Amino acid sequence: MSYEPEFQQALDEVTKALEQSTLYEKHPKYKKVLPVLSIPQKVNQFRVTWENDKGEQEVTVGYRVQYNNCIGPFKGGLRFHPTVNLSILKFLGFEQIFKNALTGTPIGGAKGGLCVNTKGRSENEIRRICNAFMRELYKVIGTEKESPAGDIGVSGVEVGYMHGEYRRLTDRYDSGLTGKGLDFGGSLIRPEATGYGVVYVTDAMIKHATNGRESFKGKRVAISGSGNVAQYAALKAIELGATVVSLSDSKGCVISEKGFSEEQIKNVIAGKAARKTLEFITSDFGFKYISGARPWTHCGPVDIVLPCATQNEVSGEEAEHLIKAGAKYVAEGSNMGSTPEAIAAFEKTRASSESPVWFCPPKLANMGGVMVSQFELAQNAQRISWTAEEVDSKLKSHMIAGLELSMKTAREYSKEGDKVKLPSLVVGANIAGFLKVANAMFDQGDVW
Ligand SMILES: NC(=O)C1=CN([C@@H]2O[C@H](COP(=O)(O)OP(=O)(O)OC[C@H]3O[C@@H](n4cnc5c(N)ncnc54)[C@H](O)[C@@H]3O)[C@@H](O)[C@H]2O)C=CC1
Ligand SMILES: O=C(O)CCC(=O)C(=O)O
Repeated sequence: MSYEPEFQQALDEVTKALEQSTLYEKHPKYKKVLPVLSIPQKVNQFRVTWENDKGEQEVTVGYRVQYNNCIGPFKGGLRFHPTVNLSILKFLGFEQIFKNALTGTPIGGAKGGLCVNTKGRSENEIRRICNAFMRELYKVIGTEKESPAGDIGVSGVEVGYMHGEYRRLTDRYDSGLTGKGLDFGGSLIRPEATGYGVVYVTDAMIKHATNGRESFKGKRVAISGSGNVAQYAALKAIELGATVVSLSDSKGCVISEKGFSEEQIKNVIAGKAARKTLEFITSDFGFKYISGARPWTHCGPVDIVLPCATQNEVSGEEAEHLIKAGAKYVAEGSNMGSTPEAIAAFEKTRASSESPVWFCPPKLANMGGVMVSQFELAQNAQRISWTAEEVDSKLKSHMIAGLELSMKTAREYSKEGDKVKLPSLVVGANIAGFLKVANAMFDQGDVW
């Protein structure tokens, strides 16, 4: 097998979390699970070809990694980005298994996507790309089997085109795609869900840390990214009274000492939907734009850090810088946002510091997205629609339940015991997700 660095990093994190706990000592049978679980049940890889606007043929590789369906049908997003390869999709699919288990609902793990740069392409060409991708993908998906959704480069627009092509190819409505438009089966709050969920779990961490004395109100929040997750994390943080001091995209970051207003974030949402750069959208806000930079060493004093762009976007040095800048709560909207060195820097404060950093890994922090996707499937199955308030309140209570479960599991299995003020959420979230899937694998004869 070729070396897959991103996947290896994701596997190493889980391996370490399990090995540094008492799980294997207490229940040696679980040692058998990871070697089986770490290999996807099935990898679909296919050719995707379409005609571009210049009338030329383009061709690339599409994937769907169906990782594990022991607790429910395969579920996870689709990424359209020029960096997409099997290592990236295996890391994302592997993460998705544990995250989906942690939601407390019956969904298995999967991820897919297309190695393509969609920047600068017309809407017509993007529709042709989505149609071409679905002409292969439709063979392996469907509500009872496998349920895709969006991720980087795949918003409600692309989901709509793909669902339409599935319907035209099959005469059926059961693509299983979530993140659909509200007129054809989408759920209220799905676009907001991941960003809101990140803020809800962070708010719950703040309340734990301060015995309910503090909340988002008055806190300074550094956010990276300016896509779906970043946008709604920013809006919710502002609604709760915080100051959002940064956003970014792959070209650079924007820093605002006095904070973005709600209206400015709404302009970012509209600008990104029109596929413009953050620099262009924010050019008349009067804020500082730093080309080619991430926000972490430029954002000034902060209380809360929410990486919401892409993997490995916080280095060890940046994490140290953020800790010195006052960061007390870190929650990852992006999958594997922190490098192993950054996680180590945040985690080591739990043992040594009077005021440790609460580090919430993505399996827990960003599970609100797939959670509400699952709510979308539940509503579709009953042919009903829940109100925004209903979805939002279920989302919030599941995020809090995920945090409580992760804390309880960390206390139960951590070797640190009561020596630390704060249990490791990395250990807790990984073990809680792992146990549910591992038990299902034993019960169904996938491991014996
Ligand atoms: N959309 C969802 O429901 C969920 C998304 N996530 C994760 O959240 C992160 C963001 O996803 P979305 O907001 O949905 O995607 P998006 O496509 O809406 O936005 C992605 C953002 O990241 C930035 N970005 C991409 N590559 C970058 C790079 N190399 N350096 C700096 N910035 C870069 C883009 O400019 C954009 O602002 C990803 O890690 C994704 O896997 C996790 C759970 C659910
Ligand atoms: O909504 C979904 O099904 C998947 C969301 C996703 O891709 C993720 O949680 O990383």
